[in-house]
Amino acid sequence: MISVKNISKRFGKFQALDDISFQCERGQCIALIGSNGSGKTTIIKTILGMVIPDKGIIEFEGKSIANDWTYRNDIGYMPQIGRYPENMTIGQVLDMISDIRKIPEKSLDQELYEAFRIGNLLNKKMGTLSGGTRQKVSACLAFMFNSKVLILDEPSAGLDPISSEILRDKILSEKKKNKLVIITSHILSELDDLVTNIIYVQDGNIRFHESIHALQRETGEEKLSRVITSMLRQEDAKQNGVQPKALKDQWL
Ligand SMILES: Nc1ncnc2c1ncn2[C@@H]1O[C@H](COP(=O)(O)OP(=O)(O)OP(=O)(O)O)[C@@H](O)[C@H]1O
Repeated sequence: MISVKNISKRFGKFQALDDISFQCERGQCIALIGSNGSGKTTIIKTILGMVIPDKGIIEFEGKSIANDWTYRNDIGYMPQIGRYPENMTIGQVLDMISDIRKIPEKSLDQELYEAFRIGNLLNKKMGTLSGGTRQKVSACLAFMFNSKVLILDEPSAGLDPISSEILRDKILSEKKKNKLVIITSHILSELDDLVTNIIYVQDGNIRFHESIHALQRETGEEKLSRVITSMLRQEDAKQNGVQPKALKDQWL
């Protein structure tokens, strides 16, 4: 559904992405994982056309995204930090974006709007919102248009535990509708039972990209945090010419 082919991006002298390639399909929930500054948001922004790569092609349903913005109507995007006109109220922002997307009101997905009780906050100005409330508005907007693809950049950052759980349930139910979900998070426990594939990004490169089942088989671990730690240890051991120990031995 989305093909990223040999994408590179420099910011000045800094190589943010270095010949990245991967493929995403409907029904997958792909976690982009990696340390701060490894390039996850830059990958997301190149898919969204917000960062133009120096090299490489991105295809959406077989068509290059270069010079054709219509594919963006099929993507719901929740940014790491939502930026909105600070003087507008929540109600005005929701109306403005609904008008731009031209989706009739009865076709809008209002589930998160209801669950987060946004209706009680419509007159609040965006500039006065707490970080968590701003995040709830971003979540409503990302899911509201029933898009085929959801791109969620640290979606639960700043949300209280109940709201995080509401959002997680929503992501799960959208995934079951055969949508493609691409998600970044530093809290690996919240990705357990959600993700189908892991892309581990390091210094602008993909260190591994595998299905969660393959990784669990390879490492003998269940939980994502332990799967990732184990994979990195095994890879380091291979690179340093040391035979990797059986996983259980590594933890003893
Ligand atoms: N517009 C820009 N100009 C200059 N450097 C940039 C720009 N955007 C990103 N970078 C740099 O590219 C690198 C990758 O940034 P990116 O935001 O993709 O990392 P990330 O993996 O999403 O990090 P985090 O986990 O902290 O969100 C960082 O070193 C960042 O400073």
